[in-house]
Amino acid sequence: MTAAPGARAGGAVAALPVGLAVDVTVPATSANLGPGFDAFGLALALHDTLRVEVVPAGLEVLVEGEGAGTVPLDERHLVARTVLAELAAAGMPAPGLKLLCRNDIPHGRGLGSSAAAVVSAVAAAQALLAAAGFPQDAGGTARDRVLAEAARLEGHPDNAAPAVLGGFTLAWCTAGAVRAVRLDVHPDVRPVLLVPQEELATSRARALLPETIPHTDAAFTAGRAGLLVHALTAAPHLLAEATEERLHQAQRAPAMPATAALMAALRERGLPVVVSGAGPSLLVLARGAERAVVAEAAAGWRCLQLDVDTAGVQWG
Ligand SMILES: Nc1ncnc2c1ncn2[C@@H]1O[C@H](COP(=O)(O)OP(=O)(O)OP(=O)(O)O)[C@@H](O)[C@H]1O
Ligand SMILES: N[C@@H](CCO)C(=O)O
Repeated sequence: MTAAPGARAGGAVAALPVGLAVDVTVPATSANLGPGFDAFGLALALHDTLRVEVVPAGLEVLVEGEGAGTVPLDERHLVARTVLAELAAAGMPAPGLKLLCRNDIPHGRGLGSSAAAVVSAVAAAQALLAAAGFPQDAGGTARDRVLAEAARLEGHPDNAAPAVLGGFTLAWCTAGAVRAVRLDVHPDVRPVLLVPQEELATSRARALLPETIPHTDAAFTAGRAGLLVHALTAAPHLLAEATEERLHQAQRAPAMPATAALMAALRERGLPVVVSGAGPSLLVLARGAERAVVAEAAAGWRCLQLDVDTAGVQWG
């Protein structure tokens, strides 16, 4: 974080001072993990970085990497829009902003790009406000506040929680508040992402879900979700069974036939594979030598062997 002359620690200033800047790094996330629909998520060591600087006037958005040439470069840009809204809500708009977005997280592939964008924007806005001496809400840490606000903006917390906290997260809402716990993944688990060329909007994938499901399918999935917590943290040999579910992947298969076909082929080999988020990427919770099996079976797919991100969003 770069403090500009005129920013006073602990004392409010009339407007964000020109020259104030913040750098943010945020991980990709894979939501659901099979049976943990809208609740479980995993942070992965694939990151977007964001620099936000207060300038005398205007809005300049520069994008490198994923999204360059496709996302809008004005107030409609998801990160810019969110930073501007957060500052306006606090009653302290900046005279002008310059954003530099360096993106490694592919968009529209079920890797939490929109959650990463929102989390990085909320973290940047809160960091700028804090550096300018703007009073913070009482209660909770800065990270708690970023999670609460990002989950509110996203609508569900399963990507926002691991993007903020890192690791394997279980998130839920109670009495209108977002809650999340973070667990450590067993060190034998070596995630592999299989990323196709085509995108699938989350909104389209959600429209494919049925209004209701049979009680037997709910019971099956609840049991597997419990097992998955044990398998992912302590017993990875159970991951193939623990990642089975009956709530969403088969229902969405018509929108991603290549994904469904590869998933079936990997399952036949006994691999613990799930659709990542709303798809169409796949996540394999592989162990050791299984990574090579995945790479061979998924020839032609972009294959990313990634560590778990254990830190979550970072700013400074
Ligand atoms: N870093 C970013 N900067 C600007 N816009 C972004 C960024 N990331 C995502 N978006 C916007 O969000 C859209 C993708 O959102 P969507 O929710 O469909 O997919 P996702 O977040 O990649 O996947 P999922 O939520 O299933 O993990 C992009 O097409 C783009 O409009
Ligand atoms: N749980 C969400 C993740 C995508 O944001 C879904 O599968 O629709």
